[in-house]
Amino acid sequence: MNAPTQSLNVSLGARSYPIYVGAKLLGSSVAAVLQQALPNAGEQIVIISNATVAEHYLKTLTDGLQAEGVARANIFHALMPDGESYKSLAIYGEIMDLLVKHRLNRDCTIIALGGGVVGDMAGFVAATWQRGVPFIQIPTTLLAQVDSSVGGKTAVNHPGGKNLIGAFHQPSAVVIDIDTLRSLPERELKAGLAEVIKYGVMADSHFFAWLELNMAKLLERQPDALEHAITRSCEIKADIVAADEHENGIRALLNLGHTFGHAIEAATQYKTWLHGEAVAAGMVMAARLALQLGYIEKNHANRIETLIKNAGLPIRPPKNISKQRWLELMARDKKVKQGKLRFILPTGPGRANIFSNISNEALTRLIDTL
Ligand SMILES: NC(=O)c1ccc[n+]([C@@H]2O[C@H](COP(=O)([O-])OP(=O)(O)OC[C@H]3O[C@@H](n4cnc5c(N)ncnc54)[C@H](O)[C@@H]3O)[C@@H](O)[C@H]2O)c1
Ligand SMILES: O=C(O)C(=O)C[C@@H](O)[C@H](O)[C@H](O)COP(=O)(O)O
Ligand SMILES: [Zn+2]
Repeated sequence: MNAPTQSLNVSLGARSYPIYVGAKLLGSSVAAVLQQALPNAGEQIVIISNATVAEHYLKTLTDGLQAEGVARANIFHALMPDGESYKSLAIYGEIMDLLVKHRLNRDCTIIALGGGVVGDMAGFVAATWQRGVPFIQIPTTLLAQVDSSVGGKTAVNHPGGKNLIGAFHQPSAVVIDIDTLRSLPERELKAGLAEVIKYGVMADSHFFAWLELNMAKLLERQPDALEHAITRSCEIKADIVAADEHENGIRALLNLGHTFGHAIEAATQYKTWLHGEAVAAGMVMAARLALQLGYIEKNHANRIETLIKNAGLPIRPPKNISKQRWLELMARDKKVKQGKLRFILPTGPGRANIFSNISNEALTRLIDTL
């Protein structure tokens, strides 16, 4: 049994890990990856997923593991309810109860099979079960394949704010099977494109231009286009994470659009807006703020807005958030330092920077123009 060809690597010294991108990886390949990444793992595996994803892929994954002799392991399934509002402490507690009930040991392995909600939850479970056990990410949404499965940010939400309770805990491997995107609802595909566009805006003007030319192919799910977009996105994220794992500096750039986006998600109780949709509208707000402050030219702000619109994503936030509420919600952002909000704003094609000098007047002027 051979592991598939490794596509990328996240270089973090002893905690470095491979990312595999390709088709038909979900079956026996995962067993090979597991044995290569965790040769000393124990016999217990917990696959955390939800019913929607499980219906499509849980059997293939479980059969693949068993066919390759990982059958010695006891494979447990922990299915969480589907939806952002279940990325909560309550569901985290239920999964922990299950691990206690099945007597999971410290040498168990957790596998996250699903989108970013499952991945963030499974990662947080892995980070905290008996003070930390290894886990493998098998992302099945575009958003999770290009972003949440890489980099080790794990978390659950609090009603007061997004991802407020969490830990940095890197996976031992990431297996991205692009075939899983075939069953992904169109709205979710578009939400994933928001984070793909983010990389073009903040890090790579050539990739941004490629996205302008190839958006229709991505929306049609052409495999070559998807594989390129996923690989380039993971490459950009892997480089940033390797340089600044714990977000003391440039990793904050990956938060482009998120100060506004997380506020939208919290204002709508994590129910009506998808994360990627909120980030899309948040990136347009960041571009307009950058234009208002003279950091970018009108043509660049327009290109960002047009690309987001062409991906079928929202370009304006909901209308019913008062200025006061915007300021309250944004004040909970994890990037706040010494009481000051920090924003990631584009500064030119493929470039962005962190700004901590944005006045409330500038913000309210922005909100007024939406
Ligand atoms: N940790 C990070 O670095 C990071 C980065 C970006 C986003 N996130 C988090 O990720 C979450 C959003 O993730 P998401 O957009 O993947 O949403 P999600 O996990 O809710 O998945 C979206 C929907 O698609 C379904 N689904 C998943 N895979 C499918 C498939 N292959 N076929 C059919 N249906 C499928 C899910 O059941 C769900 O209904 C948010 O909580 C966000 O905060 C984390
Ligand atoms: O990996 C990162 O770093 C990111 O910021 C990626 C974001 O897309 C992601 O939504 C992340 O979960 C946001 O992190 P947070 O620290 O603002 O909660
Ligand atoms: Zn995000």
